[in-house]
Amino acid sequence: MSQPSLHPAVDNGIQPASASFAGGTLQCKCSSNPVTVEISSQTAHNHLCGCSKCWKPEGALFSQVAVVGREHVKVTANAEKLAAVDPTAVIKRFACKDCGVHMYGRIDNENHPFYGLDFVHTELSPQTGWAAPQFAAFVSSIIETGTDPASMDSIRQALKAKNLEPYDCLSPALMDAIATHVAKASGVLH
Ligand SMILES: N[C@@H](CCC(=O)N[C@@H](CSCO)C(=O)NCC(=O)O)C(=O)O
Ligand SMILES: [Zn+2]
Ligand SMILES: [Zn+2]
Repeated sequence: MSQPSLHPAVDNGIQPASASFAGGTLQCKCSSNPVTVEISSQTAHNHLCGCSKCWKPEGALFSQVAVVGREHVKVTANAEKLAAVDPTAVIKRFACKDCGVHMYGRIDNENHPFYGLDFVHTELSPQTGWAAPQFAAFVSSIIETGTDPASMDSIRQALKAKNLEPYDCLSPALMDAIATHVAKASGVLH
């Protein structure tokens, strides 16, 4: 049996970032009146995510999601088609009501370690040069949406073969950043 799609942006080779790249336009999948979102910066921490909340293209096991400063995210067309998927989620994901694509995710809690960063799926942009995915997060979570646990070894192998280290939460660098934020907030660390 052929290997299932990890994500279209990695299945046939990962495209490297362009050094001078400074953003582009995300577009939902509606053939008429698409929602567009302008991103006026390169993104950071691009990764595959296996969690059940991030938007995944049809047939893909993982989402591809990156962060960018919220000041660099602007809805430029058909904003009225956007609605929060789950208004109570930590990352409030705004999706097109017609095609279901998530256009950006935003954190309202000012005390959250990632406050100020929006979550975006750069494969929704026709431009090339975006930051490449660097690792795979929440890999075990794909079981929650129906992946056979017996497939996990081969899926982790496939990720490693793409140089995408699999983690079952975020990468060590991001987990350290979260813990540092928590320690500073509680006064344990200065
Ligand atoms: N097993 C759960 C995990 C969901 C989860 O915690 N997702 C992370 C990562 S999303 C981008 O990397 C998260 O931060 N979620 C906060 C939120 O979604 O609001 C599952 O699969 O659902
Ligand atoms: Zn749409
Ligand atoms: Zn996720």
